[in-house]
Amino acid sequence: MVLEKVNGPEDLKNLSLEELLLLAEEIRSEIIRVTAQNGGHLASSLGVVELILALHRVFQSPKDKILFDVGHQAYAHKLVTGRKDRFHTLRQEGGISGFTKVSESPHDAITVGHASTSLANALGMALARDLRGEDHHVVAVIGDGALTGGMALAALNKIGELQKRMLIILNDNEMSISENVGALNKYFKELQIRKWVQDAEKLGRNILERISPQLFGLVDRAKEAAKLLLHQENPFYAWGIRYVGPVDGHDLKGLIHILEHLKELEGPTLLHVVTKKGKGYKVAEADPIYWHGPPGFNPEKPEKVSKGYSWSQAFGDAVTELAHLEPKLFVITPAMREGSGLVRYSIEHPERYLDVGICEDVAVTTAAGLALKGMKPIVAIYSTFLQRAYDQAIHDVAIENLPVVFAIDRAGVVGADGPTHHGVFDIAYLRTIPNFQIAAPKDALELRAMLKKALEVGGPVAIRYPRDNVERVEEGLWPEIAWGTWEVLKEGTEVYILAFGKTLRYALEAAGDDPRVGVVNARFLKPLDREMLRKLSHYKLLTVEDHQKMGGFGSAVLEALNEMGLRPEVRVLGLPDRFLEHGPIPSLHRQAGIDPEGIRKALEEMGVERVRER
Ligand SMILES: CC(=O)c1sc(CCOP(=O)(O)OP(=O)(O)O)c(C)[n+]1Cc1cnc(C)nc1N
Ligand SMILES: [Mg+2]
Repeated sequence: MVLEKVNGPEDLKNLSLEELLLLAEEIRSEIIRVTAQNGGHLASSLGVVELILALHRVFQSPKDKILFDVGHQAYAHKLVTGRKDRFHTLRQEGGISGFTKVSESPHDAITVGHASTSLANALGMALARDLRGEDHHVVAVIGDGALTGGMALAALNKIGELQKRMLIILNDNEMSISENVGALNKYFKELQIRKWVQDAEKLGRNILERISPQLFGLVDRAKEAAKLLLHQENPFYAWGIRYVGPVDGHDLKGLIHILEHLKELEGPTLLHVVTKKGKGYKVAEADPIYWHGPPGFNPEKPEKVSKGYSWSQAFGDAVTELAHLEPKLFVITPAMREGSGLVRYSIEHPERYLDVGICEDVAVTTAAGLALKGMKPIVAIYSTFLQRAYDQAIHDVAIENLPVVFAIDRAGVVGADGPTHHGVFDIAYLRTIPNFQIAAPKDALELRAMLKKALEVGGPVAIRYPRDNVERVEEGLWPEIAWGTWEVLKEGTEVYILAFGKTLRYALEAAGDDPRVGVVNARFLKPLDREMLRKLSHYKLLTVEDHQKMGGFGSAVLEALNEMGLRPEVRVLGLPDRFLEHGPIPSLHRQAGIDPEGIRKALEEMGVERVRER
């Protein structure tokens, strides 16, 4: 096994090309083996094995900085930078992260999970290098999907102006999670065709030269003129960035050769590398969307597994039906069609569906534009990614109180993707915005009721729901809901637990049949149901949320009680003021003390002793 000989990137320098090719195969097998066990970003990582080996062969990490945008495609990088013995713990609790992470290895230049940050990071590193008189390379690997992000395009603009020496590798596999979108993506496709044209030209030249040198000269001049025209069209030239490519991203020898040359160049260079997402694993090549991030699978007989009916699917089914009832409804996703449950909607309502690419800021402000023109836009967006559109939510939507609905998926801790993906700040960052209303349904039926009503109440409405399965409900059901009201699910004589969404289930389990403990579905966070809160203030209150404790639902309850001059005993349960690592969701909830056991303990501390098992 060649991988056995590789304990760091320096060990790649002594390998022959044959050994490197063998190593690529071994790495692919290891990525498939571990991802089959743990789940993970399989297709993205399989697509860049040769590229990563070539980079670590040519550059000297960690002295040279190699940055991976999103960092989900870096499994081969982890395997050759001293983590092969821990690779089997990938994305497991206490194991290595599924993304690059500075605290995990000196070879991980940036901590990532959100897209489009690598170029600005690389620019900063190049600036620092030159200011400090250091001499090392800065290389950023960015996917065609991540390049649709505004941060990346803005960074290119600055990189081209400052002309710092750095290498940008565009990993173009024509895929984001779904098919990639955008004008640049179309342009890259053409460039790839040109690659084919170049190959055909080479063949043509040889034949032409032999037939008639005069004719060959004429054709050559015409081609030069066309090339000039094409280059002027090449946006990277407009950005002041040297463009090289497209080249075959699986030709290990060719990649090493070209990287050796490019590393000597001054100024910024972009190498356009064409790869196949899922390379080397038939099912992943054939369906890079499903195999972008599969749960565990049988590597010998890989089959798609259904993860059950999710909140995302419940949302997708609801909006697909709603669009038949509401002609002004329009749904936008920032590159998360599958993740947000919108495949069916995109098929049934293509004229009222938009995937803007990985740019949540554009998603929200496009929705504002739609709302200004009388449409009823819904932005389907993960809690963690909505962080990218905070100013847009304020500046472009809330100030004019525009009717934009935010369907916030993955609200709460999300598990194996870890701190860059936990959706645990949205209540805090939304509830302080005037005009915003915030709700959290307890089940799929309440989700339907809230979505329908949200389109009527006007103004910005955020409806948050977790990464979890939910009981499917019949199509066509649109129950009414008393907007802004809470729902008592269980009466109590001493204390009431105020919970919503996922934590409601925990609260009901903790309360059991204890007559002292009541449970409230506090499904509206803003506005709070102050009338019910006043009534309940005669009891002890325990709030519980799958969100940061600071600034969350519990904070809102305390502020409201204070404003109403009420002083009941209140305990707030929420996530601690630190980043929760990756791990199974139940374990993270247990760590945070918001699970049934944590709630029971809090009740005991409030004087509600456990009912001894009879
Ligand atoms: C992991 C994750 O959350 C990924 S990976 C990915 C596609 C990236 O496409 P790219 O072409 O850059 O890479 P490829 O997979 O190699 O084709 C998206 C949209 N996401 C979700 C996402 C959404 N929005 C933001 C700001 N960051 C992320 N990471
Ligand atoms: Mg891609």
